[in-house]
Amino acid sequence: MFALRTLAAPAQRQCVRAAPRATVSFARQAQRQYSQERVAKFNGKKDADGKFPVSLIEGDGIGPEIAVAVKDIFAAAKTPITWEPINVDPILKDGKTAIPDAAIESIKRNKIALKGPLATPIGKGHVSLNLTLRRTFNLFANLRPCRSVAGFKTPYDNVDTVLIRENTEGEYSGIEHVVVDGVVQSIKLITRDASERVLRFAFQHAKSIGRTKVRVVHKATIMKMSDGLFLSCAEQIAKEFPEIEFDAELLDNTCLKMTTDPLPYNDKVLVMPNLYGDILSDMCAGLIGGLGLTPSGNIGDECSIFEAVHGSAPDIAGKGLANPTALLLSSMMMLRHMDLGQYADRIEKAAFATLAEGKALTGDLGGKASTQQFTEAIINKL
Ligand SMILES: NC(=O)C1=CN([C@@H]2O[C@H](COP(=O)(O)OP(=O)(O)OC[C@H]3O[C@@H](n4cnc5c(N)ncnc54)[C@H](O)[C@@H]3O)[C@@H](O)[C@H]2O)C=CC1
Ligand SMILES: O=C(O)CCC(=O)C(=O)O
Ligand SMILES: [Mg+2]
Repeated sequence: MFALRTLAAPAQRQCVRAAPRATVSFARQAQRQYSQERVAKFNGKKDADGKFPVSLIEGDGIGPEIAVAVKDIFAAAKTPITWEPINVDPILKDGKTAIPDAAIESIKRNKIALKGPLATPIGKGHVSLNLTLRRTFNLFANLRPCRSVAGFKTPYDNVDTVLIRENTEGEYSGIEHVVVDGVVQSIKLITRDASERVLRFAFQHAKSIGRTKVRVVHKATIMKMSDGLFLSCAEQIAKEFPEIEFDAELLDNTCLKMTTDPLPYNDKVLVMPNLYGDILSDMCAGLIGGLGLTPSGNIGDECSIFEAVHGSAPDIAGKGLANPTALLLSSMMMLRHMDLGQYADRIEKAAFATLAEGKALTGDLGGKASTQQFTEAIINKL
């Protein structure tokens, strides 16, 4: 068993509130966030009470605080799911970091999980549990949509990016070793199989949400073989989708362009190797008001795990300051994945209305409300 679950964190972002914008179509927003026409199908079974059991990892730091917010909102909306809390404290199996068997069985049985953030020790200690979960269940695509929140003013209005990150290998393969003292090597593993799988998912997802363009973000100029393979796989897969326009862009240029003017990315699905997607998704969150707002889904063929883009936020943990929106929107992606879109629409409408009204915002959005007050405001609008 490993110790450690807390780390220092950078300062919170600050944003300015603006007057609420015109009413937006919540159904349209929802549809664009994660299509009903799911690429990976959910085939979980209802329990004796007619509810779907969902494995729940509350996580570290702010995890339990935002998890309780989601649970309260789901209970108020009478969402037909039963939470099955699981413990993912790392164990060692054959010398490697692993998830306890009971947790693996729960997720395999339910085919679905909602996960709070899990902290990772820096430099030494166990392998990231987040990465371990993704690899354990072969959750090959990490879908990270990022959309401006109506009424919350940031430098750019109407940001609506969709980013898909390869989720099982690349720079995060965890293959590192000392060559000689003072020299270490970290191997970026790119395989045709994993690349084709996530690229095909990206094209299918673009089709299902009505986007006409897929763009690969890469650095095949430098990593000629690894990113080169990812890019050449993309060129091949693109031929299977002649109705979708395909192109490619160098990662550094993407960062420049997205922070200069993100709107040209609104008609595209971006797909990229693991590390680039990790960084770009935090950057996108910064465009719309911070990590408190951005959801994600780790999608696999057998099961899927939904979680916020953010981490355990140790700087605000235990203070009732966390914004639960990111985890809530992740749970909306989860409900749509489970074909429970009618519940997602209702909850999401209440959440967006609360954000647009601006009376009960958490500190990251310039408000003074606690996590619980924000949660109650959403429940009152259900
Ligand atoms: N998928 C996961 O579970 C992830 C886990 N992590 C882990 O989280 C730990 C902390 O990482 P950091 O670099 O500090 O990133 P972080 O995402 O936890 O926090 C970055 C900044 O955003 C703020 N923030 C994040 N979520 C927020 C929320 N819901 N409401 C309001 N403010 C929020 C934090 O207060 C902090 O200032 C690390 O151990 C890292 O390994 C990091 C990213 C993802
Ligand atoms: O596993 C971790 O510690 C960080 C993972 C991460 O940053 C992410 O999934 O976005
Ligand atoms: Mg990250």
